[in-house]
Amino acid sequence: MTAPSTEHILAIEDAAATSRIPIWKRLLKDPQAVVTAGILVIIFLLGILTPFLTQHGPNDADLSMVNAPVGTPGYLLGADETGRDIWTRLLHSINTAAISAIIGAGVALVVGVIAGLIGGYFGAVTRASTEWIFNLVMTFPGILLLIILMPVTGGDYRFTMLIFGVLLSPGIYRIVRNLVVGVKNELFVDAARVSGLGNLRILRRHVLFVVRGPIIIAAAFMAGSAIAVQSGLAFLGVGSLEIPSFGAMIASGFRNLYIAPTQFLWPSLLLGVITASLVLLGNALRDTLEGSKPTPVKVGIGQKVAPGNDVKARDASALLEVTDLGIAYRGPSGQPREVVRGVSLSVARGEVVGVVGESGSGKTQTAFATLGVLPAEAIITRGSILFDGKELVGLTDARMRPLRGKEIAYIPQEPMSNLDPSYRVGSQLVEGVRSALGVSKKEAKERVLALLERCGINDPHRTFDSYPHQISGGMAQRVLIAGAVASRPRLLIADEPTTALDVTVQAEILDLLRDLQSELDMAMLLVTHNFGVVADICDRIVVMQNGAVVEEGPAIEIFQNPQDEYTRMLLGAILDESAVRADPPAAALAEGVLQ
Ligand SMILES: Nc1ncnc2c1ncn2[C@@H]1O[C@H](COP(=O)(O)OP(=O)(O)OP(=O)(O)O)[C@@H](O)[C@H]1O
Repeated sequence: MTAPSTEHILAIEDAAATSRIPIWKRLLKDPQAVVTAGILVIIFLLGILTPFLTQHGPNDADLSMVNAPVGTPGYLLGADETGRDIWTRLLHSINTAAISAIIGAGVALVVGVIAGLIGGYFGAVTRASTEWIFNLVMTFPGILLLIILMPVTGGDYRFTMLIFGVLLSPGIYRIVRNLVVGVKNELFVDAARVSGLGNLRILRRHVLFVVRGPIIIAAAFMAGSAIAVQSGLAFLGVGSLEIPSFGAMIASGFRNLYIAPTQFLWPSLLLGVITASLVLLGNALRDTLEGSKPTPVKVGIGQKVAPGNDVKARDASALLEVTDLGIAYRGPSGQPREVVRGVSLSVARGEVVGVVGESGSGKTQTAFATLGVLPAEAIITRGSILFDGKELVGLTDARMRPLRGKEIAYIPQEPMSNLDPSYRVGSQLVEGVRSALGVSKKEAKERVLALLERCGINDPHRTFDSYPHQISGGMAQRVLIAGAVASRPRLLIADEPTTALDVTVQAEILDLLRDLQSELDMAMLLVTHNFGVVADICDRIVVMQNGAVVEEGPAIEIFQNPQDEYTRMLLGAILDESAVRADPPAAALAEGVLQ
């Protein structure tokens, strides 16, 4: 798997650090946001306080006051062509605009966000269906449709805005869907899934959190559009004449433009100030919120089984029994190409098995298939994966979830990328423990603190309250190990758990894994390219090359008497590589293998 560059990680951490400051505090530092939000608050407060600011009704007409000038007693801004108080109608128009904005933007947000989350997060079929529906909605001629639907809405602007909200929703749908497609492949989302969290929880906590910024920005722009469209329709005379609105007032003022030009001025001015403030506030929000979104790193989820895959029942005595596993991806020609070719391996209860092979040999794919987190485009072409006698191939995500994170835990290669930069370390661990064990928040916290201490973290409370960017890579790996073993899993899959760490930390992490493994009597599948690592803790070794197993046997035998040329080559590489481990592999030394 490709590791993100240092710049990339730093950029994510910078963005994450900025996002620690609450949005409102960041907005308070932006004069544009403060001024526009202030103007909007004052205007909408005037609307709310309407009953206290005027003694007239919005449609009260006094024929003796027709076109009364500004400053006429009881008519602060004058009266219109039918003798209605302009100040009163302006105040009521503010409320009409506010209700239009709330309904229009609200409906667009609810429909667009829900559909975007579903369309972006779930598989290709769901995405294609939601895509089709929203493409269809986009083909509707918006304003024309609202006019044509007048008989249906009965001229009620609230119904009109409801339909307008649906017409606006494809914009939100696209924003959310694209963001979700990006973020759902983040390693921390993968890690949340592997720790056993359900889709709804992942969507709510990790995905919605990332997409909230663009949604807030879009909401500001859409509120402006809803107000502008409602006013436009009212200007054209579409809708009830009883409803005071900026559009209707502008139309009336327009007719009297040469007699009383101020009648046109007031509603136009207020409408202009409101829509401009919303747009400028949207811009300020974008400037403030942009950059707090981590850049996606590609790794996926899901599991597809090729039709006709003959899943055979096998010997269930081992805890994990992988038999003749095949995993393929379609190439540019559409033909599936197997990247894992008939892999068989087993892990007994309490046993530690190392899967060794160079990059691209199919180790991670085999591990991901066991965890049920292969990318959606992966196809399991053949074979079986039995865990404690239960077939995992073809299992739905819902049925896999109780196993993942609880019975089968996972430690990743990139500890940092597997922690969500937006949340404190402790809350991420507590979330996983609660989901796996169903314990109370307090109990989960106590457990996590004890585990952090057990995993060699000196000040567990401090680490618990830290954000991922505030801890080191080694500490992050200890944190993930603590999270992984919290549920006392029966199988721990560790994918290159030390590769991203420096040499001394590598040795400490291996020691910790070895201790935890024997304390908890866990079986362990250790994926690595490094024979030095397997020599240290593995009972048995499986050597993989080009998606297939080339050799398998007890660790000592493989070290003493490697049969395959490729195994000999890998072993030769660690004997040359003096920097691989600070201390010599213990198991091998004990047997006098690496002297
Ligand atoms: N989404 C994908 N689409 C197509 N091919 C893929 C995909 N993911 C992995 N592969 C291919 O599968 C093969 C095995 O990958 P895998 O990640 O299992 O290798 P690995 O032995 O774990 O190596 P590494 O340690 O570098 O990840 C590689 O050739 C890789 O290119």
